[in-house]
Amino acid sequence: MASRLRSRWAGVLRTPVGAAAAALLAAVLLLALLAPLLWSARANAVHTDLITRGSSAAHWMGTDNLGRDIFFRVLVATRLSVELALLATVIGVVAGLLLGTASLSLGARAGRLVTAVVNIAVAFPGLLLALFFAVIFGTGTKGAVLAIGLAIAPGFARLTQTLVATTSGRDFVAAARVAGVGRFRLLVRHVLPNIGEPLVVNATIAAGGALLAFAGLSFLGIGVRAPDYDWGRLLGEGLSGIYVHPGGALAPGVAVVVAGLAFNLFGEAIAKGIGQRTAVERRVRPTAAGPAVAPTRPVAAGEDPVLVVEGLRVAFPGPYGPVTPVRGVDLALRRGEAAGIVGESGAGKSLTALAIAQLIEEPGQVHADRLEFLGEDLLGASARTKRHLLGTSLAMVFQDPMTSFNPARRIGRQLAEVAEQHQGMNRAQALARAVDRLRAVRVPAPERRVRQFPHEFSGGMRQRAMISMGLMGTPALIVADEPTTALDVTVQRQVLRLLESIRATDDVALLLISHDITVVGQACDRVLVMYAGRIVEDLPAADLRTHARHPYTRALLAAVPDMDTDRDRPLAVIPGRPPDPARPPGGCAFAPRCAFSDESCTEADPALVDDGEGRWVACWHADLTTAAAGERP
Ligand SMILES: Nc1ncnc2c1ncn2[C@@H]1O[C@H](COP(=O)(O)OP(=O)(O)OP(=O)(O)O)[C@@H](O)[C@H]1O
Repeated sequence: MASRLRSRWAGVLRTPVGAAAAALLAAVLLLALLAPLLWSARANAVHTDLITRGSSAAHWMGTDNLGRDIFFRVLVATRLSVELALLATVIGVVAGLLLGTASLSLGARAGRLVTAVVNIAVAFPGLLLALFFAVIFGTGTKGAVLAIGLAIAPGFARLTQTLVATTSGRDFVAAARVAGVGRFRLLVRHVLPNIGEPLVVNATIAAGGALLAFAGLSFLGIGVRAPDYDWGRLLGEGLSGIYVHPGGALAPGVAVVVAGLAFNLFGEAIAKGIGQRTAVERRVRPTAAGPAVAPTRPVAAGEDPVLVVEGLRVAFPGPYGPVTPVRGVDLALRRGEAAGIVGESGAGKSLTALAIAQLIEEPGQVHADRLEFLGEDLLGASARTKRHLLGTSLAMVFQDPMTSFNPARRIGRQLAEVAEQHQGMNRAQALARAVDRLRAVRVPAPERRVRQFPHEFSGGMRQRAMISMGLMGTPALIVADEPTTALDVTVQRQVLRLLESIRATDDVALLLISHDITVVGQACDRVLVMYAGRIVEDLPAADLRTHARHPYTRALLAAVPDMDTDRDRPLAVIPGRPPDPARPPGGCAFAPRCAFSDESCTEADPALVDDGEGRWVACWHADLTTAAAGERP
């Protein structure tokens, strides 16, 4: 998380605007720090013989009505100007945060009251509020700081309220509430860390605004008072003699503009950088090069292949170099064929599915020797071709359909959007197709249901709606990533039957991902067993119980209880834990947990080898386990 955040900020600084804004801001802050130490004496030295002089070699911007050097006064004023602007921003941000989080910290009723007050305050222009507060708090530095701070607060509170409302509706906050986490802790631990980024961006921009507002108040004479001076006061003084020598007004004016720009541009650059990465999904182009992988089996594409994947690797940058959770996956699917990927949590199943659907986001890297969908090479295809191909011919079904649907839009509109985007249908046609597709997945009363929101659907119905979204086009492949994990057993069966019937009637290939070997064994033609980023066994589902040879597959099967399981004995478990993808072991990744492992297993990673009957296994000791393969593992 921290490294991801660091890389985002580093990414922002690498853009030309971001780098320029950061350099400018650093220069302003450095000047604020050093100028009073270096040039205070020169800035305050009175020369009665040099009163209101124009620019000269000795005084670049001329002198004021006491003969003081305007250029050095502007430099020295940087500290007070920036200091006061930052102080006002801190007051505004803290007040905004307190008001914005009131609904969480004070409870719903008091929160509603605060929201109403904030809504009214937001309606007033900031500078008007600042003037209003300046009159209340009295003229002078303190009054101006409080005035500007409180003028910033309503806008900031409004933003915080919106962000808090979005975040507190999320599952992890609900879970923390159920777990009895107190309000303050909920706010500090669960909500604020998730809304911090936009708040920081806004605070930076607010600091730029505060700087300008301060200059305005001081210029009007209700800000900084003599003998102190900030840019606003210098501007006010300089303006009276602007026609005689313009330097007196120009220098503080330029300083206000440059410093204001530095804050605003920096804030904008961060907002843009962060926004790009959160709002727009940055898909990663798969590339042919990549980290070396253990040799795997050549892909038997078969007739009419829908999907051919060879040597698929997915890597992420890690603190000690790239981490490769998917280390060379090969698979091929024909029309109407169903293959299931099974494995423990963290094996790389979801990443494989996401990589196939081109949904891996930066900084992830997808590499493959071959990645073809419906004969189109996804490695070389243009973004437009891929979008069209995947948008119309690939259906993706995720584990939690609640998060896959936009909660604020009606189901019908969300389904229709697919047809409008990819099939050029008009609104009415697309909605009619949505009704038809919902009917196809056996959602009752689809005409009424299209007008409902996702929360009005039951879990099973949402999952069907998700599948129907995939069926808005004419998919050749459905990739279903744990589609039934969130559902109860009865609904699970219905969803699996639905996928099966779609496959049978429309000849659609299915890639089903599950951690449940029984589900995969029942719903698929082939079972691909994945361990630590590799396929370690690939065999027909019909042979699973009788011909599985990899100790891991056999251990997975043994861990499934059935009617014959001796209830007096503890359930079988696989000892140990899967390896950390950041530190893959030298040889076979399963060796540390395997009863058959010996030296050969730790020396080299075995390749997937064929037994000549369509079963592939990557194990140095597959023959040892074969002896027991006739029996139930
Ligand atoms: N964005 C990411 N950045 C870094 N590592 C990641 C990222 N996404 C996944 N991983 C790592 O890749 C590995 C495989 O993740 P993946 O989600 O594919 O597992 P999985 O087999 O689908 O497990 P599960 O059944 O729990 O979903 C995990 O160790 C995970 O921590």
